[in-house]
Amino acid sequence: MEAMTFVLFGATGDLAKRKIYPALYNMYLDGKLPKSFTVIGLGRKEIPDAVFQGNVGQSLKEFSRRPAAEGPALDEFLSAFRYHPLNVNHPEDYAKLLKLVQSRETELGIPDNRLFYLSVAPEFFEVIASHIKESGLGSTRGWKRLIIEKPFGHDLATARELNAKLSEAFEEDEIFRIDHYLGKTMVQNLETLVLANPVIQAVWNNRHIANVQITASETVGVEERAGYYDQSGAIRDMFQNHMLQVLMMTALRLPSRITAKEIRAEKRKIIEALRPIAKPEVARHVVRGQYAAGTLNGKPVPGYADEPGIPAGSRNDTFVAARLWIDNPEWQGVPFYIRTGKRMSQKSTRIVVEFKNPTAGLYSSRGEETEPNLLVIEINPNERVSFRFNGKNPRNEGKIEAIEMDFSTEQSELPEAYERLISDALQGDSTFFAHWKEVELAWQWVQPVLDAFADNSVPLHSYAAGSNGPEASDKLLGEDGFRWWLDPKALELAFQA
Ligand SMILES: NC(=O)C1=CN([C@@H]2O[C@H](COP(=O)(O)OP(=O)(O)OC[C@H]3O[C@@H](n4cnc5c(N)ncnc54)[C@H](OP(=O)(O)O)[C@@H]3O)[C@@H](O)[C@H]2O)C=CC1
Ligand SMILES: O=C1O[C@H](COP(=O)(O)O)[C@@H](O)[C@H](O)[C@H]1O
Repeated sequence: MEAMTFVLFGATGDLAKRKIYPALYNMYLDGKLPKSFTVIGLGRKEIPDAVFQGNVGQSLKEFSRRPAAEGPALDEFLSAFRYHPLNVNHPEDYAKLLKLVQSRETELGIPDNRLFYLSVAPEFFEVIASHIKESGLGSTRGWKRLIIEKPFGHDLATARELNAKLSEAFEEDEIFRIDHYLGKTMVQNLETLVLANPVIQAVWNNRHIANVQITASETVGVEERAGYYDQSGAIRDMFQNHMLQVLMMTALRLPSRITAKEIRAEKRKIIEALRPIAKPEVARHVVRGQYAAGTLNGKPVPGYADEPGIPAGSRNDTFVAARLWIDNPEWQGVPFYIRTGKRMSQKSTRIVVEFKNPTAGLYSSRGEETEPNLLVIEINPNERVSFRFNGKNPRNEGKIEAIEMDFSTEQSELPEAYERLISDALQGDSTFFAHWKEVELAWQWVQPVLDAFADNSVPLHSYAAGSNGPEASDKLLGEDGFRWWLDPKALELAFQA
């Protein structure tokens, strides 16, 4: 692994504390960091190195998946951290930063490989990229890379503007756009599950699959992010990025070789084949909702409009469900249903693939019925794959019942999304990062939905906190003769019914 300098903008922020430092520490324990490296944390305050190192140590105690015990290993890890005061808008601060970076490179005798991580508000992305270029920080004989956090733009036009600015300072293959869903174990596993299993490959198409359902339901509400969330809604916060990335990974077709380039090319083909939705059609295919007061885990919770910081009368979406079509030979005619919402009955991210059921009615003379086969890929909080099929239960008079095979892993042993993604970026592997074309095409699909939401041509349905979203979302599937498959427990009940 190549020695490098990790320059972190936003080193005093929430994401650095909760995700980035713990990720670096666990990578260090797993031997996934180079022997020689420096982390230079940036923020506006003056903070002595020793205090900064103490702060990083504290965040590891609170958030690392493995305990950060006092000792030489922790000391050695923390000794790689330096702090430098910098205001993103002050060019002179970048000149001073360059001196610090160079002096650390000389001190450690390492090449000028530099990774710039922008863990700051999106309005700073452009100014930082341009100062990196102008200050000379980006003029390296080694490699330079940029990790950029979400959101990438607010709509199609702003995403294009941002990309154009970043492209003045970094090449596309130097830009690593984080979508933390692409770092999740089961999302990464999708590629292998779908591509490396000939049996699954054989049925992964419109001859055998009736529909695909991708759900990301959350029990949390808007939390302390009112300012950001009320401008974004579920459509920008989850749908345009995470949900469409999961869709691309699910519908992936077998490339000739498994390389970052080939996989990205296949993902791009999927998003290119997404049937565009014109603004007047949005209301037919997209359901928008906002949570009202309700009960979650036995406790009353307020409605969205009564959350602190949310303007009265806000028409922001906290729930979105949509029906999408992929117009290619494999998926033509298979609806993909996506839904995501806050304050729903459970935290669950999963993909349910419902197979066609040509055996329906076969056992009606015995008063029995078969259920469709389901492949359920649980992404979060459980990581599990299960397949349900019909079989006779000898203990129940040989009646047909659902039988389930499943595979799950112990989560605490697994690296977190940020560990995987930072590690990949250090190695220059962009397989699980969002390519500009994917981001642009995702915005292109979503733009008419944003426009229809903005002029209220799509109804805003209310749903009680603690429910499964508005009834209109059930109707969306009902129109096609389907229903949402709920959580694993409900699935079980459905099969026993
Ligand atoms: N927090 C999370 O869970 C998630 C965050 N993200 C994204 O990550 C990014 C960071 O989020 P988060 O950590 O929550 O944000 P915070 O508000 O917690 O932190 C912002 C950071 O930016 C720094 N900063 C602000 N203004 C300036 C300035 N003028 N010059 C230099 N530094 C400045 C702050 O440092 P100081 O005040 O010390 O100057 C602080 O370190 C955002 O893009 C967000 O959308 C994405 C997914 C999840
Ligand atoms: O990016 C985001 O994701 C989280 C949900 O992530 P998960 O890993 O817990 O599924 C969401 O709560 C947040 O609003 C959004 O910004």
